[in-house]
Amino acid sequence: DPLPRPDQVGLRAALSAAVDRGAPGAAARIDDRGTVHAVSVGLADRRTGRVMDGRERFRIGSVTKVFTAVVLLQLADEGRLDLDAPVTRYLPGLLPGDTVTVRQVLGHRSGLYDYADDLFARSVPGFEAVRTRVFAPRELVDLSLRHPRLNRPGAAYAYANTNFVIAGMLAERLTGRPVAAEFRDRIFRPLRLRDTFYVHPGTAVPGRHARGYLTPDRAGDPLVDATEQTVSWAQSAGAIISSTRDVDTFLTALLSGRLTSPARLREMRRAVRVTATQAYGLGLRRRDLPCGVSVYGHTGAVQGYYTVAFATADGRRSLTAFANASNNGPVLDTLGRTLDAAFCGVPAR
Ligand SMILES: C[C@@H](NC(=O)[C@@H](C)NC(=O)CCCC[C@H](NC(=O)C[NH3+])C(=O)[O-])C(=O)O
Repeated sequence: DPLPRPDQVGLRAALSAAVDRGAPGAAARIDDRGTVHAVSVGLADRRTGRVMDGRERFRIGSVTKVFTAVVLLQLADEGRLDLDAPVTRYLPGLLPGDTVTVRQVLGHRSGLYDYADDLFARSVPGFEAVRTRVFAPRELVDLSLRHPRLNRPGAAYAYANTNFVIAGMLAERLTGRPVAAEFRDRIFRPLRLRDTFYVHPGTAVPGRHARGYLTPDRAGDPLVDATEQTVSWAQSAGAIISSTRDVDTFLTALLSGRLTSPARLREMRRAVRVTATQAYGLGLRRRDLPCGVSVYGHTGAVQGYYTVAFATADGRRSLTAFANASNNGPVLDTLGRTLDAAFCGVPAR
């Protein structure tokens, strides 16, 4: 059954609300079977006063996890990876005496602790301590292993960046190539994602981009320009740079079955409930919207940038929205309202 037309007024209202709550700027792009609706508000750069126009590149944070999951699901399709094998079959010794499977890692059901909780307990000092650091993936896993498991493998959902650092290690071990090469050859090039890069551990955002601003924990402190950072603390869990156009293209291609076999896509979408309206599959979030539409994608939060990127189950309509702010809950909540505008149409007023 056809979706209601996108609510352009509602889309602009959601972005303006994000700016009212402290984001310097925001932008959103809906791709509705080729018909594009794009809105942008506020500033891409506070210093120069450059206004946001929606074509900017920006850091997509955990939307990276969808790309990393696609690489592993393609390896499963190629018969080179068994999703139900223990991680230690491919990475011996990584998780001592552990039965955690690849599928549990991709579904955040490994029970592993999220080291990011330690790194960013204090947002600005935590960021400043890592912004130029380069971590070996193993270092990040070891940070996590300093904590006891949150639960037995498979017992419950517990979000952890640790899982997608391990997923990146699996891709490198199975292919013998850097995960950057796998992203490029399996996804970025085939889909012609010209705004999409994995430059880790480089700190510069290539080409024309929105600057990103980290909101300090103490009200009244100045925003921190967080644009240049290695994002090595997240790497295959959060370091991709892209644009609203490219993320729309990627989600549309993925959900319309162009990147994996139908069987693997079904497994990716088979989501385990997390809350009344949210579920998690393999590297993919499902949001059940109030109007009854379920959408698949991911959110992102890296210093300076929030992203909301979702599409319908068949990929015919996708939405990517971002604000160049982070550590600001009200901004993230209002950015989430772009989903209702994109997929639920004009509310009955
Ligand atoms: C939420 C999103 N996850 C991600 O995008 C991953 C890469 N980010 C995080 O886990 C949060 C890192 C801290 C951000 C920092 N927060 C703090 O420093 C809080 N003390 C900030 O907001 O900039 C997802 O999976 O949906």
